[in-house]
Amino acid sequence: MVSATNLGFPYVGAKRELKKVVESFWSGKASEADLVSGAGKLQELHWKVQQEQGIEQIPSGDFTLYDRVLDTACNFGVIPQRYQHIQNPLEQYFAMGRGLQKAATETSEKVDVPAMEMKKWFDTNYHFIVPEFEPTQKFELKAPRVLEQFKHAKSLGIKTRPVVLGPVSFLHLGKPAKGADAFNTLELLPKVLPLYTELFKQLAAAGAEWIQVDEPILILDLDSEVKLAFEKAYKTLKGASQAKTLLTTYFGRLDNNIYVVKDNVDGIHLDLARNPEQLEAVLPILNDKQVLSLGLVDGRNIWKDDLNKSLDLAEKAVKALGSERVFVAPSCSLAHSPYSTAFEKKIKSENPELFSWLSYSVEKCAEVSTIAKALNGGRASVQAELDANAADLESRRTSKQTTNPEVRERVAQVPAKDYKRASPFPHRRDAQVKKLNLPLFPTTTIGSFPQTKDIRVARQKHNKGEISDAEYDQFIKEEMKRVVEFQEKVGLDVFVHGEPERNDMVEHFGHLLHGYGFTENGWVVSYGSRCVKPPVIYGDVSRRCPMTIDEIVYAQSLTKKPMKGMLTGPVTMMKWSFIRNDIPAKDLCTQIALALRDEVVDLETAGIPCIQVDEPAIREGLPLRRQDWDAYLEWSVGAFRLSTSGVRDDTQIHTHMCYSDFNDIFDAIQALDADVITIENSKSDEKLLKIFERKQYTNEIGPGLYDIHSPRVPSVEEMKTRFGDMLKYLPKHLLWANPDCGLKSRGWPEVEAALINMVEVAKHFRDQESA
Ligand code: MET
Ligand SMILES: [Zn+2]
Repeated sequence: MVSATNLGFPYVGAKRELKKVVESFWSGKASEADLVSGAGKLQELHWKVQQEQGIEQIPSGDFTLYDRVLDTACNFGVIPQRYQHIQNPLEQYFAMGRGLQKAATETSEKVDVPAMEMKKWFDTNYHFIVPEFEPTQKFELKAPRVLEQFKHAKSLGIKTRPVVLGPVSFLHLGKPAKGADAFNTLELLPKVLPLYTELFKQLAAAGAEWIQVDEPILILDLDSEVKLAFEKAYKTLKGASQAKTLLTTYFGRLDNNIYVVKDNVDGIHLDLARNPEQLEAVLPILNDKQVLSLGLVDGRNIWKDDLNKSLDLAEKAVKALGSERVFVAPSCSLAHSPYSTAFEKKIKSENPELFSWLSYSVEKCAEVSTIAKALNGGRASVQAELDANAADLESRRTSKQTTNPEVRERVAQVPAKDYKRASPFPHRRDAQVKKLNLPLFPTTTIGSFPQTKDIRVARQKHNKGEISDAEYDQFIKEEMKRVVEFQEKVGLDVFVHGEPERNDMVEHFGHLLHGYGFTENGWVVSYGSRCVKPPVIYGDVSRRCPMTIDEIVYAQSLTKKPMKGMLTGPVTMMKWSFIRNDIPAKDLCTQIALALRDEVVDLETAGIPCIQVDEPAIREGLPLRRQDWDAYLEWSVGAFRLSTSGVRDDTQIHTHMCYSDFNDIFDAIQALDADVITIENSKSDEKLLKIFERKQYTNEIGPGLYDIHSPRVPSVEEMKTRFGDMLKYLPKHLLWANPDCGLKSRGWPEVEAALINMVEVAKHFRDQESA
């Protein structure tokens, strides 16, 4: 019989229940016992929900209080030195995840430790805690959470499949501890493997039949050292316990990396939602006992699966392997999809059609189980489900809400010239210099100014209808006025309106575009207890109306200084949303680019001289395999150019990017052909600047002069040093002075102090030039 299985469940809960109990524990409102029992109840509920949906192999060990990679580190005793003095294990765990500050008491000393580093989990918007290893790292198996959870489920009569992060991914995703010399963390493999063996034994002894071993790095380009580590690891782990091992990969294709584990595991899970072609490739490679877990239902989106299509694929696998050797599963852990559409009452009543296309984690479990049933009992045994599914898909395909012929036509007919500014940069620069008359080293900011409590309260009141549109508009105008007056006072050169009307740089525009929807409970974890509710792109995108003109024109009317229009770029609008899967990402991005292009042109027509199109997400959208980079960069850079190329030579196009590490995509950044780019730099000065030794960036550039992520006020001296360093690498007539990102999360006093210092630094270098 084919089994219905699952890889992981959205542990935070339908309405972020886990977040609530964890945060009350942090604030001291809940005790440790409250936390343990709250988390335990939530796990019980999640196991039962999956059972009800027909999942036979339910995961355990996928539930975490903060992060699964951090759990793995703690389970193997990988605690960096600076946290070792914290006695209470739970307090220590959270200190590693989020830092800890505690005043001294009579019995204890003061504690002040920062959090460990976070990194993005592959191409998701989830961030994991990066383990830190000493070259002499000692490992010890400490009450593993996965074992605890397995036993807990078992005590309720639920047999689960424990989930473990595999040894090679664990070591490879980590880094040498702070202060330790550089070394290859994979050298620690021989030391950690005995503990994995021990863990597998304990799990098998507790009754586990299968163990799910996640090795997500197997879908990356791996060098021979890593491949060798895989071979060694899985040879050692083969037969380590009575339990069988299911090696899971997701978010991409395994390709030849399959050979490094090949016969040493009992089963392999593939992400067939992303790469269905993997199936044909893998079937002849499996030996005659191995199980294949088919990742059919997309765990990264919110859409109903095409069950008949999944069945076409799955039937091939069953035919080749026999039903005993096939599992059906979501493509990856469901932790990346929200909990259940049952909590989307608003969409259900306001847009029932859209609602009928949605499937969150609970519904995806049901889809997995329907597929398994059809494989076991024939499609006819679930005909009603299949018919309903086909009808919903058909409604989506033919709906007026998804397809707008005008938009389609426009995308199909974009002339090549629309991807290019009228003149090359040097010409444009001459025109802009003449028009803008800016000093050497112009100063500017990235867009947002502090989002104060007043602003948030006014927005909430407006949303609830407690203040009228007119009152709210007036409030926003006053905020803009305050920001303009502030910039006059501080002496900046290119102004911004401050973005007081925006709650979020993507959501704000989503509301002004056709094709975007908003959920009530479409939560996914971003890191720790922090969750985000990305907008949903379900239909062809076009502007409902001009989006920013009123605010920017008003702000410009208050000053003679140039005002910078402010828009969120096409790639970021896409990357930070749940996107549709019924048209290619490239086409979707082009639609957004065209909508933005109209806005950019309207801003110019309204007399706005500078327009910034932010693309902070362009770097993070880079595909996981190098081979796929060029195709991505071509359409993403193209989309930016399409959105910004409709203007005259003398209109200055700015862009902004954060989350550094641009070295990989330097040529693409140059190819954006923005007149000015401001980039986050303050955390990786050298790395960023070094590249200008090798490569020449030809347009204007403002590497962030200070880090806005901390309330600390940078001194004139330190910014002088930084600016001096930049001057060594970059031509002075191209250099701008600016912070490294928007100021929305900062308070006014520190913003004022920092910007006064920044302007002084620019003036100092100007004076030096004219002396
Ligand atoms: C994450 S990048 C932010 C850019 C935006 N214009 C801001 O200043 O907030
Ligand atoms: Zn930024």
